[in-house]
Amino acid sequence: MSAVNAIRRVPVVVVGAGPTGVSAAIGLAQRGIECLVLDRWPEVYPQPRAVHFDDEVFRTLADLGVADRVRAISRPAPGMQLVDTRLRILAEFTRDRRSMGHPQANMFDQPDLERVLRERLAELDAAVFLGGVEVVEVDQPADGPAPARVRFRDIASGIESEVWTDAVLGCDGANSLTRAGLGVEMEDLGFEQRWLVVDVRSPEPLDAYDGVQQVCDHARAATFMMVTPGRYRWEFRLRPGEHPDEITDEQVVERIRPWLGDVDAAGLTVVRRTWYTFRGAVAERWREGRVFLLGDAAHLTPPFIGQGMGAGIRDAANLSWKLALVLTGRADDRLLDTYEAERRPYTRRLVRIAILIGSMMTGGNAFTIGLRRAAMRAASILPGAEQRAVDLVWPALGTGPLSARASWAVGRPCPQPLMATADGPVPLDRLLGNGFAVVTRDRGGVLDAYEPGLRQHFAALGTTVVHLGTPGTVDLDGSLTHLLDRAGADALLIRPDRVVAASADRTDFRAWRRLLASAGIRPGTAGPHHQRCGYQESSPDWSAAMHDQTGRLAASRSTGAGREADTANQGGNHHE
Ligand SMILES: O=C(O)CCc1cccc(O)c1
Repeated sequence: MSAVNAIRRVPVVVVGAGPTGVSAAIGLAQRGIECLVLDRWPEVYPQPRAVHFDDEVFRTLADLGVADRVRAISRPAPGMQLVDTRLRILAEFTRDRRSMGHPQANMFDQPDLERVLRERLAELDAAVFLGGVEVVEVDQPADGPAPARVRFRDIASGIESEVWTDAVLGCDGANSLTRAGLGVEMEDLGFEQRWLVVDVRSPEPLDAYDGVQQVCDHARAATFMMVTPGRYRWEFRLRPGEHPDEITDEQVVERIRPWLGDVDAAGLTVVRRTWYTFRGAVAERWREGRVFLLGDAAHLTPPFIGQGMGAGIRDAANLSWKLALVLTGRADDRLLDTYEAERRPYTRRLVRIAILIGSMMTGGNAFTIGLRRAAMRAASILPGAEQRAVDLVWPALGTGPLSARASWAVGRPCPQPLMATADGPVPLDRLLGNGFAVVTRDRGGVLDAYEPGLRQHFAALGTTVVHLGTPGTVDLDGSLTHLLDRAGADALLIRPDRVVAASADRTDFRAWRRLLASAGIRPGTAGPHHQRCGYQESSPDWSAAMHDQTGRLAASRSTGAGREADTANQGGNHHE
């Protein structure tokens, strides 16, 4: 048994520094919550993996302070086409809405995004990243100095350390040790297919669709997409009995030839060739006490709607503000119950949508091809039909006190229009700030008139009030006004993660106070929104201590511990 290095305490330990873990850590650190982020690898894993995020995820990234940096490494995509084997369009989903204030579909290379997120993390004093360590145990002893304990080992030296913490975020991927430690099983949603994935660089641009194409064919379903200029990805379903290693490079070239046009295959470079088992599964539980599961530790989705990485970033956005309120004494643990209650049903539905698209692509037989084509064609004749169908099936958050389905808007993200202000057009989020917000179309006074204590109550939570229609505060595309009309409401309560928590007409503002109370939020106890949460008394300078330790561990790493050949198995579904 190795020596235990030191006992320290830190408000939050994040296990895993992929996009989910680092997003959660940034969300916490920006709110002044100190956190320690642990990962096996000191550097970002360099191979391509996720390639798409949507507008809601972009908005979250903007809230994490990286909008410009993300814009620089990504490109908007025009949409997704379902095509037949001759690449004839069966149905098309255009992605040209900007209701969240950002492009609806965005393509990128995962290592670029991870570098942007790590760089942002390093700017925040409240967060410390420790790479080259392996978490060996997460537990919650009843009699410890804090709710949870994390034991981890420096991979190079074998030295073990332990840290006590108020919360552990298990963002440690499909093979999550955190999940295994909790004894949580995955609910299998009934999808398992093996796919070959090939990432290619081409010096010459291909004359092909620059969104995502899904080839619907029971015999050989495929996906094609331009990732970033000069970078392309193909995915091919493997047939039963077909082994990916037996597929030669020449056969790969034959499969991608329909997209090459005049481009000479000899000029292409294969950046990565791997294979995955695509699965759909959701963890049975996402929280045990103060240990939470996020990202691939909590859910696995086939990639057919490009929501895998985004689902983890959504988890991080959902949990970080709640944890910050609890750890600064402004809410009790009931608020933490809402994480799984909201996110699990949402994600389960999302995985089912991905499975449905996958089944449409790969299902059927020689006799039903015509049927599929006819059904998809019929759907695409109706203008906007695909988008309407998506709006219809796309989930809202699972029901809880801050997502109780009183109107369509509740449990869904508030749109982000440009607002006409005295200083010119400004995105809504800049007016909303980073805490709770109330958007009302009353010209002021309605909160005071109907519940004198209410404004004070929200002020204590650091709530911003935006009065629509007052000179200088107009939603330029009318989307907020439309949402209020649709909800039959005068005001919307917006959560820090931009989700509509409640809508109200003039008579039921008082209900908001009850909603907040039932979510465990304690009004009046609030300090400033960015109150810091650390443990200066019990551990005078834990952060400096960890930084010291980081330096020492980094030094020992540089004495020869190398990266193993296959480091990419973070999604658990992939094989090389
Ligand atoms: O929904 C979209 O517009 C893109 C969906 C997508 C993205 C990436 C991979 C994939 O198979 C689908």
